[in-house]
Amino acid sequence: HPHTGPRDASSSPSGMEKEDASEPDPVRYSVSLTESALAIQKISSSPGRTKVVFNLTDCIGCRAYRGRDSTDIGAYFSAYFYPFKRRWMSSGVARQRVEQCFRVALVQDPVANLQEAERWAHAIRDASVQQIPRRDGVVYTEVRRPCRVMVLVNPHSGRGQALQLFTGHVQGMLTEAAVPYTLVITEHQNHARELVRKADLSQWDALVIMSGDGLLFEVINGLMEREDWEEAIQTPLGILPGGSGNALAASIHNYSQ
Ligand SMILES: Nc1ncnc2c1ncn2[C@@H]1O[C@H](COP(=O)(O)OP(=O)(O)OP(=O)(O)O)[C@@H](O)[C@H]1O
Repeated sequence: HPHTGPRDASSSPSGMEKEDASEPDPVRYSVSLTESALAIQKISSSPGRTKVVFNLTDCIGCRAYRGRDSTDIGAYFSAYFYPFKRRWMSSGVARQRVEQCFRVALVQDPVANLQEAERWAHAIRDASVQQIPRRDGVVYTEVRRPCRVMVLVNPHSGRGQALQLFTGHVQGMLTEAAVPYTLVITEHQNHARELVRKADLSQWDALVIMSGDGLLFEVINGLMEREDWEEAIQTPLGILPGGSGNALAASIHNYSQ
């Protein structure tokens, strides 16, 4: 069982999806899940460094699914990682998306294979949410899971690119992380302020602002104008740089490095 520790090739070889499942001899990998990592090792007779280890601190989610081809008895699970990687033509590092997809075909029964894939997805998700990196001197509040998020986007900020940035970069991540969200596109100045002032905050575990400093300023003012402001201002806020200057997002990012 994935909860109990590493698995080996003899108990559960999982072929990667990128290998053609219809091929007579697909490449097989042994996959092990520990408390902190997912290790993938090619099962091959030739010795060498074939092991790849993904840290669960970098994992945002994992999901199981059936293949598109109805004759395929295998099931699949995909884990989504964002490890730090060197940037192309740059000396710095940045988080970059890596999807690891596995095909599970332990038995001929597609339902049993899907159940197995779901167990893996569940175990990887569970282990990943335990991996909150801690730093001394910083007070952390854990966000409940599943976390219901209101995302506020100012479509005019950042020379009108905030919404495109959201659909191009953020939406997919939220889906992969299985975070249910409601998207609010602001229609006028003070829209977010009024919305937040009147909102039933028990509906939301976090408010995420995708804009420049201006929209965050509105949200904070909206929270502080409430009668229950002392509690309201405790609402976890996220800031995604969507504006032109993004001074606050940049400085928070800088200090959290
Ligand atoms: N739909 C909208 N139409 C017009 N103004 C809006 C709308 N939504 C929000 N605003 C206002 O636009 C102002 C500027 O937004 P914001 O600071 O988020 O973006 P920016 O100016 O592009 O970014 P930066 O502050 O990084 O330069 C905010 O004060 C906000 O109140």
